[in-house]
Amino acid sequence: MELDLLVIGSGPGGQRAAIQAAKLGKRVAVAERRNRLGGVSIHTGTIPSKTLRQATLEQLATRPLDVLDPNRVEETERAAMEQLLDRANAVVAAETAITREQFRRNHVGLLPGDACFEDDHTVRIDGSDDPIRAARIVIATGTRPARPSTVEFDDRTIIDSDGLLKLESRVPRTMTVVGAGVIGVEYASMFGALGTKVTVVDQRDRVLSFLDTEIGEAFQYLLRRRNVTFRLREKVDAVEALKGRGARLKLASGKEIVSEAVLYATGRQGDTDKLGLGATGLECDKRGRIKVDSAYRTAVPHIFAVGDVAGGAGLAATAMEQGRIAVLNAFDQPVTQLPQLIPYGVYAIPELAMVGRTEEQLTDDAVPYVAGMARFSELARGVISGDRDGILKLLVSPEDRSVLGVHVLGTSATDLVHIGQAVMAAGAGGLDFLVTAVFNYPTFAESYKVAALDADNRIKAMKAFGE
Ligand SMILES: Cc1cc2nc3c(=O)[nH]c(=O)nc-3n(C[C@H](O)[C@H](O)[C@H](O)COP(=O)(O)OP(=O)(O)OC[C@H]3O[C@@H](n4cnc5c(N)ncnc54)[C@H](O)[C@@H]3O)c2cc1C
Ligand SMILES: NC(=O)c1ccc[n+]([C@@H]2O[C@H](COP(=O)([O-])OP(=O)(O)OC[C@H]3O[C@@H](n4cnc5c(N)ncnc54)[C@H](O)[C@@H]3O)[C@@H](O)[C@H]2O)c1
Repeated sequence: MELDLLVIGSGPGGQRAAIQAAKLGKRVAVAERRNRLGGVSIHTGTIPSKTLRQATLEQLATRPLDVLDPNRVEETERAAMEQLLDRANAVVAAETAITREQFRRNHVGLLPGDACFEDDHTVRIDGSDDPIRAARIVIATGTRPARPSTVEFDDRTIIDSDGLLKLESRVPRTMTVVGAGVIGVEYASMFGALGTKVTVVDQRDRVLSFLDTEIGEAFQYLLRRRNVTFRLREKVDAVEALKGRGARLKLASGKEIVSEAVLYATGRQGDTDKLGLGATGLECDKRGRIKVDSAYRTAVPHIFAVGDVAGGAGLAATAMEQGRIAVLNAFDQPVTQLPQLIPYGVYAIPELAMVGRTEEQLTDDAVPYVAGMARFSELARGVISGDRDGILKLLVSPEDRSVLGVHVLGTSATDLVHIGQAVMAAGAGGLDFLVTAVFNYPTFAESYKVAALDADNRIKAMKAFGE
């Protein structure tokens, strides 16, 4: 088979790459492992984890009172876990079907099976005798959980984020999460909310160190209130499954933690080891990542790499845009670069989101700023919805009144952040837009107006003081 473009991997990066090529009228196909159409994102990552979160929130809202009956706890917890996973499976199936249909109507061919390079233009698909020759190739093979060689994963007691989706037993009563990155924290907060006593272990001294410190501290406090304990600056020495149920974690500090389940979330490894990269002359680093330039071109000019396998933000949203940009570059089309302003969302309970710089980064960069705060406890929408813990913080330049950073903790944070992103993109005077705009009432979006007025008042007070 001869193609203009072969894409390897059908996650967000591969999907957008293939569809962009189809829109340019190119002959394009996507190679994907069997039963994995849609990638990590649909099968084990973004989509199932966000569905589990949504199902958890709904379970909490409707939890029957008999969960308090000690004789029925086990039964209720088993049913709860089943419901969570059933919901995730249903959404995974629906999203897979949507992806298949998008490929079909855009005439993107599907090549089921593992792809392996034979040379820099030829790829063999496992189970097929027909080698695929392509003028250009996009590698979008993503990542898999990094599994320390000393840990024996069993998909039952000692699991990673893939194994979590196969749990058949009930909601565990105790869980240790190793790794306080985004995956660890999202799942820790979810199980904590369900009533599991969760211990989070991380070698770093901060949880999600990219967060603004004030927001990060408020977040950690809220998690502690919901059954989560943090053991930071702690390294795991060993983990062993116990006879019967549970596992024991030994920390370098000498402490031991025993729990029913251990979730490892200590980062991810580029999925490149079986790709036969050697046949192309390309290499990957020790984390399996492929080096690319700003056009997502590898050292072999007609081979591109996008998404998690090319390193970078590790987000579905950036993978999609990289896929589109890479293909525009591959076919010499006009193209812009990935924007500087990327929003981050953490779908924990409670939700977190940010765009732009933190107070600490602005201080390090010697950029003067003023902070304006809105507390959801004083917003009508917060009181109506029962979210009195939420915060929206704006960091504003007192000089040109541009918004430099937006940090949100609480309901709808991952949606709300985009208002800030748009205002930041507008540049100087963004604060004035927020001060003078009229927002729907009652909404969480009104928090922008409240925080902007707060920042404006502080700037005025500062100036009045100096007069
Ligand atoms: C638990 C979890 C939660 C997440 N939550 C979020 C979130 O809320 N928001 C967000 O933006 N991001 C989230 N992410 C990250 C997001 O899923 C990834 O950034 C995104 O999936 C990367 O897309 P990708 O295109 O690089 O490829 P992937 O989605 O990783 O897919 C790559 C595909 O390539 C296939 N493949 C690999 N090798 C071969 C081969 N040799 N032949 C054929 N096919 C091959 C794989 O089977 C896989 O299907 C989460 C990740 C995890 C693990
Ligand atoms: N909402 C989202 O956008 C979202 C959600 C989930 C995942 N993701 C992406 O998925 C990727 C992987 O996430 P992750 O959380 O697995 O990785 P990560 O690299 O972000 O975090 C891993 C954490 O594990 C800790 N760690 C590593 N080894 C340890 C050890 N032996 N003992 C104790 N602590 C240890 C590290 O210090 C780090 O804090 C990231 O790129 C992330 O952006 C995004």
